[in-house]
Amino acid sequence: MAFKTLSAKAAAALDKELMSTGAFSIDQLMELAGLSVSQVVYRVHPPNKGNRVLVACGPGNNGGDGLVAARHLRHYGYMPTIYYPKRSKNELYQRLAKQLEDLDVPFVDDFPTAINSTDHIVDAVFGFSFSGEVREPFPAVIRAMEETKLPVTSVDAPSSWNIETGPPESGLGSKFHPGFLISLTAPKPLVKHFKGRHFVGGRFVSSAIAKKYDFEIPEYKGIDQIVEVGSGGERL
Ligand SMILES: NC(=O)C1=CN([C@@H]2O[C@H](COP(=O)(O)OP(=O)(O)OC[C@H]3O[C@@H](n4cnc5c(N)ncnc54)[C@H](O)[C@@H]3O)[C@@H](O)[C@H]2O)[C@H](O)CC1
Ligand SMILES: [K+]
Repeated sequence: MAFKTLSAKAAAALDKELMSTGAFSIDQLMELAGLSVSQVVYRVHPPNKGNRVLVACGPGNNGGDGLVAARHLRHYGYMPTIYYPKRSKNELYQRLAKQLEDLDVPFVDDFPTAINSTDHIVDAVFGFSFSGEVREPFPAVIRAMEETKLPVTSVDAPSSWNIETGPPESGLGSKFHPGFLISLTAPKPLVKHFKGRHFVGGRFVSSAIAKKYDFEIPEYKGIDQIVEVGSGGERL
């Protein structure tokens, strides 16, 4: 049986509700999202398998999740590197970047070069607000992730995939099949096309919210922020 999914529109409405009547702040939601991303990386690629992680961050909140994840990964013993070409002027992102700089985490400008000296990639380029054709400077990033043999963990969505319909039929992104995906709060419809190891991170949602948005809260174990579910959103 498959997990229920959240459309891009429903996911945006849910985020808004969490931050209004739910009384969460964006900082909190992003911290929880980034923390769960870092736990997936630790689960699928522990630091003794190679501790260099390249985190590709886009201009929105998906990129913010990547910045938070990088901070946690640094504290777990990884050596993260950040590619963040479209820095937001928003104070929250500036603080997240400063926290990384204070940990001596390097920021690099050339993604295709950086990919040659890493062990794992975190794709935090686009999440549920992605639409249309990939605009500059991100086509080279999607292409590099599409062509690499290195393991890739995508945050909320494989970047360049349509949130409802999955990978583009042809051209850029059509062959991008990351090995790992973490759906934040609840899986989006694109997970039907995802063939790798799939995790959900959303251990903060009340059962009333899950009921209202018609998704199930998976069974988290111990102190985990994440739970592995089957490919394509199937239960394991
Ligand atoms: N609990 C949660 O579920 C939380 C999820 N979070 C993460 O937030 C993203 C959604 O964030 P949002 O800021 O709405 O958008 P994105 O990051 O997906 O992208 C918007 C960003 O990208 C630009 N853009 C859109 N399309 C294109 C394009 N074709 N080419 C280039 N650039 C594009 C757009 O202009 C914006 O700048 C969600 O998926 C989660 O990862 C939050 O952290 C809160 C909690
Ligand atoms: K992504």
